Amino acid sequence: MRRRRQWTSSKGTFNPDDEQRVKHTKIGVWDLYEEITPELKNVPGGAKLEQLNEMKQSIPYIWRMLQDLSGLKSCWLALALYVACTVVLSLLPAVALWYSGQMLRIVESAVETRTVDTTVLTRVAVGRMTVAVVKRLLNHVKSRTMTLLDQRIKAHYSGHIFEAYARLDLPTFEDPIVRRQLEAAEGGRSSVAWDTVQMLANTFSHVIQLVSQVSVLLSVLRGQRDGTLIALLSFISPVFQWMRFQQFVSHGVWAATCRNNSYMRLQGLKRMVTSPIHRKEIVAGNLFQRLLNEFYVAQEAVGDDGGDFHELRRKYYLRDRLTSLSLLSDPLKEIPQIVFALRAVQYPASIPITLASLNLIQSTVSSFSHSLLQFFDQFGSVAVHLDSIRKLYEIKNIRLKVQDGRETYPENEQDLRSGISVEFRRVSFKYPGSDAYALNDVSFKIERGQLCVIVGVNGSGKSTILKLLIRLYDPTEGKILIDGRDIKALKLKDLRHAVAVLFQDYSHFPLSIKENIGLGDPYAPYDDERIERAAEAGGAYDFVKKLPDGFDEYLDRPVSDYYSSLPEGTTSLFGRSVDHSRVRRMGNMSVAESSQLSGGQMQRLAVSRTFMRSVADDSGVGLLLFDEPSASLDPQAEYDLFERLRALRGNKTMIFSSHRFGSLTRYADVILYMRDSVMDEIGTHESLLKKGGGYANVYNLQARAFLS
Ligand SMILES: Nc1ncnc2c1ncn2[C@@H]1O[C@H](COP(=O)(O)OP(=O)(O)OP(=O)(O)O)[C@@H](O)[C@H]1O
Repeated sequence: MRRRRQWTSSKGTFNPDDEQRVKHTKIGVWDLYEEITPELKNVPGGAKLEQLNEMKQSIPYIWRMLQDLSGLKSCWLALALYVACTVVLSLLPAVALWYSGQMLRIVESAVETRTVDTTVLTRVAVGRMTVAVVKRLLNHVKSRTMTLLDQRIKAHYSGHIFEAYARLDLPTFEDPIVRRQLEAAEGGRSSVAWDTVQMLANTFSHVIQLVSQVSVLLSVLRGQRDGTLIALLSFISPVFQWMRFQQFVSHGVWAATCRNNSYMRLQGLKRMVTSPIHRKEIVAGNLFQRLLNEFYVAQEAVGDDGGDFHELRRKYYLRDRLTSLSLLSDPLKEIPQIVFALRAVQYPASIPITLASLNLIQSTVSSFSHSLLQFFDQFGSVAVHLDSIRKLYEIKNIRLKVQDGRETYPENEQDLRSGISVEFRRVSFKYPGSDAYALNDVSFKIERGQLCVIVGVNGSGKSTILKLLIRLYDPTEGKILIDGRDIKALKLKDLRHAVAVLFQDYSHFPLSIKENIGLGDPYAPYDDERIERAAEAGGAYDFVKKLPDGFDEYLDRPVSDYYSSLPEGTTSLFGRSVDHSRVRRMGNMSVAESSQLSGGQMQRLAVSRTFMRSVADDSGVGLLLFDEPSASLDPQAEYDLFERLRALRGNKTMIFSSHRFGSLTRYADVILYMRDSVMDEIGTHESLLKKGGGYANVYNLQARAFLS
């Protein structure tokens, strides 16, 4: 049965199957579902009103942005300079126009009187030249301040976006709506805030340009027959053009999904060949030709419908429609000149004076129309930018799904030395977006200082128990108690400080090995000596020392090197072979971009990170959680690890999740045997063997396989 999808946003939940409230549009391979507001349908221009209302709501964010920017180092000065240059530059076209008018008047009177007033001519010529020089100088200052502002603003907001990402808990981070919101606030390559500052300055400059040009236009048309009529006619064309190409602004609640199989395969195939993680299988499996064929078949099937959703949606709304309005808009540009000519025929007496001014009127009107069109365009993008700035600020207020507790834990640090007690009371849990129980009515208790091993087949819920214990997620039903207190009441920071965890699907940070281990204790500055002790305890010390950069080695370099685009092995113009090894040697650059460590070595590093706090004397850790810590280790390494763990453990509570029976379960105070999301059996190794149930069965199976 197909799962029903529905979307939740701050404006509520809406379901694409509810046809009353949702409009469905097919845009290429995408299905767009837009929530309809029935009330708006009855209000003429309702959609525009809603857009204006959204703009109004965004204005406080713009004010906040300007306040933030003026607080940045030297930013207010650069900002003031930038605005001043923009304002003066916007006045220059009007000044230039005025000089053009003066120049024409001189020519006009020269034609009439056959004499030229050289003083006036020189003054006007120098004036025009000065305007050109001033324009160049102002543009120079503006571009320098722009570079500075761009850098500072980008740096400021990259910190803002970093914080917004870093603070998210797991279910909030996994929410696709939150992810898209964050991506939109990042704004791709450009910075949303800097773009908005430029847009505001440009809008301001356009207003000044328009006002100044209107004054020049009025002064030119004063005394001119039909001047006002011609001026009004010149407005028509830009207004029509603006109506045709209004900036498209998305508003309201909507969601889009792709159900086109060919497009999904096409994207999957592209990702397969570009990502380094699949290369081994592609080469070893001889997949090249097969993938290529599949790619062309999928591409053929997708045809012209494929593409990025935002791009396709923009094109869909802005597509050029041949309407009567569009047919009219271009000829409308010619109207002022035609009217002028017709009126000249009607009043021939006015021709000698006005012919000289015609050129001026034409250039003034055309420059004015251009400014007007730009202003309208700018105004459309104001809505887009206001919307983006609101998103940019709201990302820091995204509501976290795992709510923080209020109680300090523990009341006495000394208590942790004897471990933490853990109790699950009828706990059930479903992962967000899943209908199936990952844990179903699970109850157990682990006393302080006990060693507990959770065993069970794949997918039985072992890792889920550990995730709930560190509050990556909260139970759907039931209660978890830590030292007898509700886990939700404890401050998250305190809880996570008291628990050290190693996940089964651990990851390595794209930082140096030193930081990868050191971040196991975020409350202590990097302590080289402790990092080395943690590496020894995790069994990583020896191989790390042998790496070219030792503990400073990057596992996965986050910044790539760049190379010229000349193809390696070819020859350049003068016959010199293209070989990057010379420049690479000089730059001491490595060929590989990531360290090639084995799976077991990677696991040892992850274990070392978990030990970072445990090796400290005042660790503040009372509970250690290990999810399959030895899955990639050889038998000797596994044995060594468990020995070290026993030595480090002291009296702390320790919980392991494991598929392997025997090596650990023998020492366990409690064994939880999980099957199909429920806890099937609980007891010690001996008691469970005596019981002869599921645990005993699997243990005997493994023992038999080992002996035979
Ligand atoms: N992020 C997730 N979203 C949805 N379902 C999940 C997620 N993680 C796990 N599950 C499901 O929850 C159930 C329990 O998974 P869990 O990882 O706890 O099993 P496990 O016993 O640790 O398995 P394994 O031995 O393979 O590690 C499984 O059915 C799994 O498909």
